[in-house]
Amino acid sequence: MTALTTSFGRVRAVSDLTFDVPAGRVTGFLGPNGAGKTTTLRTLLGLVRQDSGTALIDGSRYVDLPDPVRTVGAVLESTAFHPGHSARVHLEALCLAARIPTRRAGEVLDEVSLLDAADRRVGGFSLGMRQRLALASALLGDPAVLVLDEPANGLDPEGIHWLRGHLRALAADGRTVLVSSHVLTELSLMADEVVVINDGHLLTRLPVTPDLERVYLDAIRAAR
Ligand SMILES: Nc1ncnc2c1ncn2[C@@H]1O[C@H](COP(=O)(O)OP(=O)(O)OP(=O)(O)O)[C@@H](O)[C@H]1O
Repeated sequence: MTALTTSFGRVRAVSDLTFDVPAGRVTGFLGPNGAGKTTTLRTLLGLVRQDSGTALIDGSRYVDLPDPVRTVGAVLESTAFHPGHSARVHLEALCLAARIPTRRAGEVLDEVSLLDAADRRVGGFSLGMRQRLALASALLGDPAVLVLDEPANGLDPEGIHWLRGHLRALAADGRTVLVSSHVLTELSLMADEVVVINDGHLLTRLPVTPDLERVYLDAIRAAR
């Protein structure tokens, strides 16, 4: 994104934000609650309109992508599922809408280790299972870019371990992976480097090293 600014009325949620996300690694997007992470990701995905600046995926605005589902997969915080549908039916419906062969539903369920629960109603899923299903939805089109908003929310330690391995494998395949969180320890497990924002502004970009927490807290305090 370049000089991205997005406001809600008088609240400037994202302010003159410029950063890029390289392929082949997991990039964390870190900042305190309300820093503007979700708004940045929603703007990138064309769900919120910016006041100014650009947010491009593979050189195009999301709305201009010829085949968005096969270009970018997203997990957003408020992903909604029809509670009465099974995981498989949910994914098959997405396949039909995106003209993806429905056999992909089973493949991605396997990929996120949900095959055993494939035919259970999503309404009975735990938060962690919903997160896996959201990730499965994002993977349907086998996209080169993944944008994940707080995907570790609700996962137990084993789930976070699994997610970390999965995201690293996706990045090792050459994909671009951007994953937001306000929990530093989560990102220090999952990401290679983190882009830090505070109050809508880019603060810094940090490699994930053992002293990440200290450097991050120093940066946040210095900005206040
Ligand atoms: N739909 C909206 N209408 C009005 N204000 C909004 C809306 N969405 C976000 N905001 C405001 O924009 C600012 C940034 O919010 P955002 O959700 O992007 O932060 P965040 O970094 O994702 O926070 P969190 O870690 O708590 O999810 C906040 O002040 C928030 O209140």
